[in-house]
Amino acid sequence: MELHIIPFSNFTFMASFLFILVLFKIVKRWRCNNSTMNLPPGPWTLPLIGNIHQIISSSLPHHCFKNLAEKYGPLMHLKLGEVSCIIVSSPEMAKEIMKTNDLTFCNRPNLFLTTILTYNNTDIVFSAYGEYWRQLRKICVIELLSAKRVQSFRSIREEEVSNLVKSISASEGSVVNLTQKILTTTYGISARAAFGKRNIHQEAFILATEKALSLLGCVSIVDLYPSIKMLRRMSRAKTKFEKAQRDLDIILQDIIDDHKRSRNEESKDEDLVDVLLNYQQENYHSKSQHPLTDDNLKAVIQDLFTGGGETSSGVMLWAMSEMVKNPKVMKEAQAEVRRVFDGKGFVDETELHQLIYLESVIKETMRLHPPLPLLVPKESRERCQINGYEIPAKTRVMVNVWAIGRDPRYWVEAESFKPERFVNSPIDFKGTDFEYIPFGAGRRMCPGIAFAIPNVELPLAQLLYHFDWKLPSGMKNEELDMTETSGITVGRKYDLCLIPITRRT
Ligand code: HEM
Repeated sequence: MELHIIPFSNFTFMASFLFILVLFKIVKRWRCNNSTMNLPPGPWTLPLIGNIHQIISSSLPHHCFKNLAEKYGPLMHLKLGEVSCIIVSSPEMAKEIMKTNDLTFCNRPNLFLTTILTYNNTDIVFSAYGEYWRQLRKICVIELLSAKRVQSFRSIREEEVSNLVKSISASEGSVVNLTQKILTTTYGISARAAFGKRNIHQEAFILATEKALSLLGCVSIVDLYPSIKMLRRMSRAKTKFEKAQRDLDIILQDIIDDHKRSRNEESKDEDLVDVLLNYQQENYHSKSQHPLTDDNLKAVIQDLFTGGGETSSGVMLWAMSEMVKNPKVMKEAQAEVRRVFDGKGFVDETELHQLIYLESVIKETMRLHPPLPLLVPKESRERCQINGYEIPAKTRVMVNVWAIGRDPRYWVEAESFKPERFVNSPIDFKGTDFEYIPFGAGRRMCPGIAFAIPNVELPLAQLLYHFDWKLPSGMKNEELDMTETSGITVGRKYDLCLIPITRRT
């Protein structure tokens, strides 16, 4: 085959021409978007890049947004490339967005890299607001994550957590990597609830998911200049994402095919894939407007799996870290768990509701370390006014729940870990107290709370009941590193390694 090489002078001419064309397009669009609107206040912008330079130099977006909001206010406008963004940093403004104007802000932006990972945004988290999303959300709330369904997974949780305790006991007195152990447990629970019995896919799927999630931390330049379609073709991240997606897809299709083959086996317990397949069939026979394809099911399974694993393990690890740093809290939580379960001699789910102090430890952990510090980005569906300012259609909205949770105007000793503040307090994470919204609020609020809480509570209760905990090699409690990772979910940067001492009664 003959290879055509463009002569250098022609190539330079074409490249320069393209560059000028792109520049012209960006300037035109940028000028249009910044015309005479009364936008919320924000830092000064540079031509073409807007505020990108101000956030690129800072380590973590939620930290940077908090610092900027202290200067520009709780409803702040940023221009990131071509895209208008609003950063919300107070309970009052969060309520405006997620309650008063919820219908305007309940869309998700169409992001380049998530589109690849979520079968063209046909999952629940990233699908556009509309009939298709409503259908998925209904299945989720009524079928997949209902209190009854969550209760049906009780034996899975108890078995997986008991395996965690056994494996920690086996390393008694030596350093244990709690991060690895807790991740295995929470992903184990999610995988068994989603796919049924432990199977050959589980380990491979966990690895492929972790790889895909770590990639999701990147912001693609393509999403900052959506009008320049050429950037999509040139993206290097695209190749990595497509590879990660292909690996996940092979496993997910295998799981679905396995389930289709064994559907008529009588002894089989129903898992979440079975529920989805039943729905797919009923939906097909009723000639629904939105029949669910296998790809749609795979997108939903991915949501349930990642929703259940990464967030819950993050909360558990931050809770253990905070308790190690605050030994008085650890002592009080241990005393409560031991008082409630000593009569029985083991921890199970029946008495978890009596652990009032532990519940407050979990709430306090999510105040200081919400697993999604900026929630999931939203997008306005039409032009609207908030607090006297104009918000253009298709503005990206990020709610800085991390900053709201640490704001001394709403929390006494805001930076200290004090679970007592939640004991006997009416403040809850159900989406009505806007100073505390780790699960979001409004139409797009997390539907997985009932699934998440026992996933966190049971393992923590067991870790506190069976073990005392020490830091390795004479480290002092206050020296424990609390640095965060960057990404859509924010966990501990360094693995939590502790020494367990088995409690002997
Ligand atoms: C501690 C654990 C969890 C936390 C902190 C958490 C937090 C969140 C947050 C902040 C959102 C976005 C809300 C918004 O945009 O306003 C969300 C959405 C979502 N979560 Fe969770 N989540 C957790 C566990 C789970 C679990 C266990 C599942 C399912 C098994 C789940 C499934 C979902 C789904 C499907 C959505 C998308 C909802 C939509 O866009 O309509 N989450 N979650």
